[in-house]
Amino acid sequence: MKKINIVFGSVYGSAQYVAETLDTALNDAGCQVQLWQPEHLSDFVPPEDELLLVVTSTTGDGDLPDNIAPWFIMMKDRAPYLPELHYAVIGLGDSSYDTFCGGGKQIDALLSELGAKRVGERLDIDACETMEPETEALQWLKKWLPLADSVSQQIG
Ligand SMILES: Cc1cc2nc3c(=O)[nH]c(=O)nc-3n(C[C@H](O)[C@H](O)[C@H](O)COP(=O)(O)O)c2cc1C
Repeated sequence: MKKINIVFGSVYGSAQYVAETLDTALNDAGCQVQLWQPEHLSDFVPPEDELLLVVTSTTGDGDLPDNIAPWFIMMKDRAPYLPELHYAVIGLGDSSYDTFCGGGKQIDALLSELGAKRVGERLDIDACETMEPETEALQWLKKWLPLADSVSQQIG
């Protein structure tokens, strides 16, 4: 399995907790994982021979949290085309907003514009439906890991 870089954006800590929970679960599964703190992301262009997992909540009106927004802008302005990059996105939001999980959707759209390939479906976690987003994320991870494993073998 290729190394997995986890990037998160969070206002109140839920998305951060989901990212930390996935980091632990992936480590326990024997994967090589790096959980990036938002303050270390300024020059981070995800390597194409590694996997990228982004976990982000949504704030304002469909906006990205302040701690991940600079990375999004850097990627939009400066990242090269990344056709070999494989990624996944978990969005946290609240379906009472019209802009449900807008932050995760923005990341997904940007990575797709950069030519990167999503592995599996995006997970949109609704705070109206669950108080334990990490439980949904762990269920999603069970389905995602075999997909990520098979992609890892293809990217050599
Ligand atoms: C001020 C504010 C604005 C929000 N705006 C949105 C939004 O536009 N779309 C959405 O899906 N959720 C929105 N949410 C819900 C949060 O994304 C959700 O509660 C999430 O679980 C928070 O995760 P965090 O603790 O990692 O920030 C908003 C929450 C707050 C407090």
